[in-house]
Amino acid sequence: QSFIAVKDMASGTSYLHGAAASGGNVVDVHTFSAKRLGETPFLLLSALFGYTGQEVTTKTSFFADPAAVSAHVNSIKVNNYYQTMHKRNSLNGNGMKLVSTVHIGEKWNNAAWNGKQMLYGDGDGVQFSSLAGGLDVAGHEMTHGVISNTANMTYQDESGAINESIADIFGALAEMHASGSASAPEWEMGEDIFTPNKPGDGGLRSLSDPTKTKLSTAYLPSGHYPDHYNDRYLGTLDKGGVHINSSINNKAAYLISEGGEHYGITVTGITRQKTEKIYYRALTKYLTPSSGFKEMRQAAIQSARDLYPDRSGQPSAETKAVIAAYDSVGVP
Ligand SMILES: Cc1cccc(C(=O)O)c1OC(=O)C1CC1
Ligand SMILES: [Zn+2]
Repeated sequence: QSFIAVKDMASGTSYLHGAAASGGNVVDVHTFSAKRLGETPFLLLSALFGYTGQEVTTKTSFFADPAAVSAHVNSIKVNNYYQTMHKRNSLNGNGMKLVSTVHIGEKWNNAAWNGKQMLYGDGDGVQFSSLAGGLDVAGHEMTHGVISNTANMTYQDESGAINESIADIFGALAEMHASGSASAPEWEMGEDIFTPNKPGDGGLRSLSDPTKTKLSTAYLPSGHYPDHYNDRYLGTLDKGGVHINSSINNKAAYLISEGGEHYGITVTGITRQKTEKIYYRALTKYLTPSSGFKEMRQAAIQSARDLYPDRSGQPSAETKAVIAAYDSVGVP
């Protein structure tokens, strides 16, 4: 049982209240409800100066605001994932405060990491319901925070796609960790908050089968997200397809963990617990701002070799799975 310190800026009082989170580390979480500044000016302000708005999470209004409660509880769960599974103390490894702001803009169909904190829109009720409601969304945004404090892959083209993929991979892993080992693996992003009126349409992005999620043919002729390097998007939209080509690396990570046959190559899965160690080591030890797909493949193979060494000159099963997975998605 750990406690959450929540400071009420309105009255200046701070208080602790219990949280179901484990790990015992007090997390100083500030959750704001954004003034209706509108999306652009608010994002600009929060990016430039950090959000100086009035914090409104008083004891009563806090619990009356489901988005604030969701952002709060999800940030604790993700923080505990990094603490428990990777011995990482918050996003910077040094106990930085977790700050979330909800109700960004008007019906904003986005969530973001602005370099300092998590931001959540309410969604328009058609494309998205309140994005703060997605635990994997919080995991995704907070992982952008971890990335910015570690390899910090440049958010453009191939390195941006690897940035996005690492955010998806740890977003999914954090959610699966919180759901407990008894629950079935769920490798989809945003499935809890995407198209609330169309259940079962595979979430915003599927890591298990990227081709399940439709994508405008303005991006790719196939009309779906790519699951092979040869089908990557090469245009300039979406900062060079950072949310599109991420699916290629997402598929590789899924195969390493769960196994499967992909374009004629069979990958024997090595479980989530080993997969997350390999990707965390790759992120914190080998990837750099310019890392693209080729470097991602090399970092994952090297991390697997470090953690699960070759035996009598033969690669371990873990290393073999990484090699086969990247071969299967056509990353050289
Ligand atoms: C919904 C959304 C729109 C634009 C950017 C992001 C972004 O954070 O890259 C975004 O959030 C996600 O992709 C999370 C996984 C649901
Ligand atoms: Zn992202």
